Amino acid sequence: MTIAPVLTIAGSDSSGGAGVQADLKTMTMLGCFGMSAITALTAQNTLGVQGICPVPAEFLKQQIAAVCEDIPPAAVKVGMVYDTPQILAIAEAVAQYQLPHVVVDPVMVATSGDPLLKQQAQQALTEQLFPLAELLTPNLPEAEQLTGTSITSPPQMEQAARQLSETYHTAVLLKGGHSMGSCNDLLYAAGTATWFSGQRTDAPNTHGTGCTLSSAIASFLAQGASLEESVRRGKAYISGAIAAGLSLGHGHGPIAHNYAILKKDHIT
Ligand SMILES: Nc1ncnc2c1ncn2[C@@H]1O[C@H](COP(=O)(O)OP(=O)(O)OP(=O)(O)O)[C@@H](O)[C@H]1O
Ligand SMILES: Cc1ncc(CO)c(N)n1
Repeated sequence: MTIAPVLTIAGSDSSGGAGVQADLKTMTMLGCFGMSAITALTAQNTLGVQGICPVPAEFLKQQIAAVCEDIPPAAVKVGMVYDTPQILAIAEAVAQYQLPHVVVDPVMVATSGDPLLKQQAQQALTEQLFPLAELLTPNLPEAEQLTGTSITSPPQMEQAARQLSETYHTAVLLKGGHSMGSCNDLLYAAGTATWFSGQRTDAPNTHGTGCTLSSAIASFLAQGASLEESVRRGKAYISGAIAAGLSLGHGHGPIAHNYAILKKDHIT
């Protein structure tokens, strides 16, 4: 039997809802074989980030090499990266191993508002990593920071996604989770804008939604789906996982990655 292997390069979330833990759960649920290269340990829960212990860039590179020299991934998701040396190490590895289907989630702050990327590293992220991506998945605050514009309407979302796509020569999925109304996401790829509509679930439990969506898209790309199809199916998965209504912790709780099997008595 074969299962598409997918690599996540991201930070660990001790509370299990975001980061590498969310990525591996998502890849498993969507029929892929998840592998990881960890950029940082975070002491984190649904209330916030209490500590960050970054991995030295050399050791990050060693993890990526160990994976790629043995089980070449069919797609890669990049999430939290901490500093410039890490970003350079990832960019080098993407080139050296010719990694396919690279989805970059430009994680800058956690749902709780805590910063996850060193401020001085933003330039390296945009200059070194963005151009290597097949898809970038910023949320609204990240897109505002990256474009230096305010984004409060669908036409402004289209304008910002186009600007990012043209600047970095990559497709962009601008996520609408931080908007006030519906959770509509915009894909701008090869000069074409496509909307993916989503009903807002009225609950604070959205910890790790961005990590989950980017991993879901990478998983479908690894299985051979087109970019548009991968985004459509990724959006369906994230919407279901949020709507399932898991309630854990005292802050922004996690989502139910395994919602599709929760009601089934499939192992007896
Ligand atoms: N309350 C909600 N109800 C339904 N869908 C949502 C909700 N919040 C976010 N989404 C969807 O979840 C996906 C992730 O978007 P979001 O804007 O939350 O990413 P993010 O801010 O990067 O996530 P993270 O919490 O991991 O930082 C998008 O498809 C978005 O539309
Ligand atoms: C480790 C990690 N990566 C990403 C996010 C963004 O949700 C988070 N909260 N923690």
